Amino acid sequence: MEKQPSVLTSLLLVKSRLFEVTLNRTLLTWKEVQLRRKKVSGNISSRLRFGFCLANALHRTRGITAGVHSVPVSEIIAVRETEVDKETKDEGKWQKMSHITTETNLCAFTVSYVEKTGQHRWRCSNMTFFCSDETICQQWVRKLKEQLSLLTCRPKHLLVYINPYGGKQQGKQIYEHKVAQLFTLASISTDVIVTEHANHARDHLKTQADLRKYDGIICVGGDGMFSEVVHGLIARTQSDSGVDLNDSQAKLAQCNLRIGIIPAGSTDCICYATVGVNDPVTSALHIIVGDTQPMDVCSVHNHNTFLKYSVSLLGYGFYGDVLTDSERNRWMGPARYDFSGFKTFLSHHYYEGTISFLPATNTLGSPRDSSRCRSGCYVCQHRVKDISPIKWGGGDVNENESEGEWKVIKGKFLAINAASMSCACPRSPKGLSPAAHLADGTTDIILVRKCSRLNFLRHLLRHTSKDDQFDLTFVEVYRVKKFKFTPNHCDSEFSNIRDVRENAFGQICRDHPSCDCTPVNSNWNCDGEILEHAAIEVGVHCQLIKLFARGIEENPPFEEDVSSFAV
Ligand SMILES: CCCCCCCCCCCCC/C=C/[C@@H](O)[C@H](COP(=O)(O)O)NC(=O)CCCCC
Ligand SMILES: Nc1ncnc2c1ncn2[C@@H]1O[C@H](COP(=O)(O)OP(=O)(O)O)[C@@H](O)[C@H]1O
Ligand SMILES: [Ca+2]
Repeated sequence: MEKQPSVLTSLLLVKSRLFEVTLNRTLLTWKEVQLRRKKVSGNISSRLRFGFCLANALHRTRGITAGVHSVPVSEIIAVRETEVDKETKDEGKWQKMSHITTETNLCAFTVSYVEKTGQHRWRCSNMTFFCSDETICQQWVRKLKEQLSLLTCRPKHLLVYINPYGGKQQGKQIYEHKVAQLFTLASISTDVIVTEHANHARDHLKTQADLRKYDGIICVGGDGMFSEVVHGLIARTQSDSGVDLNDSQAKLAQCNLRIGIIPAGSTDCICYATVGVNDPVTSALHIIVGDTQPMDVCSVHNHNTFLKYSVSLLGYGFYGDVLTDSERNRWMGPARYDFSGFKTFLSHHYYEGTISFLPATNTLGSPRDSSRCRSGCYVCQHRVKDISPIKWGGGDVNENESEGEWKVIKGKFLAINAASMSCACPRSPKGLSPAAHLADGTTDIILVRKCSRLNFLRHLLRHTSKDDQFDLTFVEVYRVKKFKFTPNHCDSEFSNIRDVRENAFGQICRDHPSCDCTPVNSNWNCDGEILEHAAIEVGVHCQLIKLFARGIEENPPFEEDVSSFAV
């Protein structure tokens, strides 16, 4: 077989202009060639002939180059030969092309590639290159396809779960109209399951799906749908590795299949915090190019019973109450959170309990850093290599040689939040803990102690501005590896919430069913799911799962002045 050169260069036409097009191992570049000699006019045929006659002369710099475009090979989606007739019919100015084509054997190929349109949004663009003859055209298509086939990180076969009821109930339409054709263009085959009930995706993954067939799992929906897929995949991986989920000290086996999120939910915080935007086309393109972003997962146990995993927010008090209330108003769609957020703010409930935690000592970052977790994050790459088996402190300060010292805080709290990532979302573009990291093996505990409504409002409002939400006397933040929460009133006293009534704000009053007084315990909001216990033990499992994402690139639009740890 004829050996192809490692760098391919040709003079090709794009629209009616002449370009020097080069493909090396990493880049496809096209530079417009502006000839100093007389203006090249006439129809396309004569321009091309003229261009090719000048090919040698160009190498002797008789031409100058302007308008350089380049695309990394890793961001090329597809390449295909293009029918010149069809292409040119679309271009009004080249109406007579079919005649010329027969004369000159003009043919063309089209490259589809990622175009970054700002604010982290990606689009699929097409560029058609016209060649003077078929051999050159075929050589280009062959070479480009060969380069793409070397990109082994790209998925070829995907399992897709669509939640038709997430967010504004547009999951199916979003997938069919915005994503499916991109997967087809990139030669990705799919098995699509539209879920029929809650936990359909989780249970299918856990027990039925033949995971050997797939290079990744895609969920179309919100954070709750992502959580289902995470639970299914982790459970399956642990059962394949013989790990007991109820053992809170067990080291979990890493999940190798990547998960992609096509955002179609209400908060879309995981997509937003890993890609920088909740846009279905952008996410589809990250999946196609085969990006990888590792992510921490918190395991949540009640004594030695497994409850849930969390990748974004574990929130007790304010965020727990918002979620509990919002579940009754699902019909409102994403607006339910604004409505319940307002009600919960007015109710101003505080909760008593004890939080014990193991501070993260061996990590490079801190929750008060001005730097952010970005693509290629230095902190995540230099994480503590391995999480030691989880050993729970006995309640009071527990000294453990290998782990360090547990810290214990008892008090009255409006909110106790554990953010394993920034939790940036459209409601709060910097998130609950702006300096949290996606894959550093830690979670940030944010304690908001009992304070006035006005002060709490100041704290909440700072999530939407550049002001520091932690710089308030009643707010504390700690970066931890493990934590444990014990409410002042034990769970079992209040475990059957069906026995209780609601007050005027729809809040559950558990100890005095007919009054408006403060409920003694809140619920944990675990990535949008309500936990059935208030007493929990949490451990962070560093980089347990992987996403089709690359972290947020460059400075985000809301914090242009912030320096980054990215290298
Ligand atoms: C007065 C202005 C107040 C602004 C405060 C804004 C702070 C918002 C931070 C939101 C963090 C969200 C973390 C993610 C939580 C999701 O897992 C969860 C479920 O999402 P989904 O499956 O898409 O429904 N979403 C929530 O719990 C919503 C919290 C909204 C609180 C207002
Ligand atoms: N077919 C279905 N019918 C009802 N609920 C479903 C279905 N598929 C998934 N779910 C559940 O819907 C919940 C919310 O889904 P999600 O996609 O996160 O939307 P949202 O962001 O609006 O909450 C998830 O907890 C998931 O378990
Ligand atoms: Ca983390």
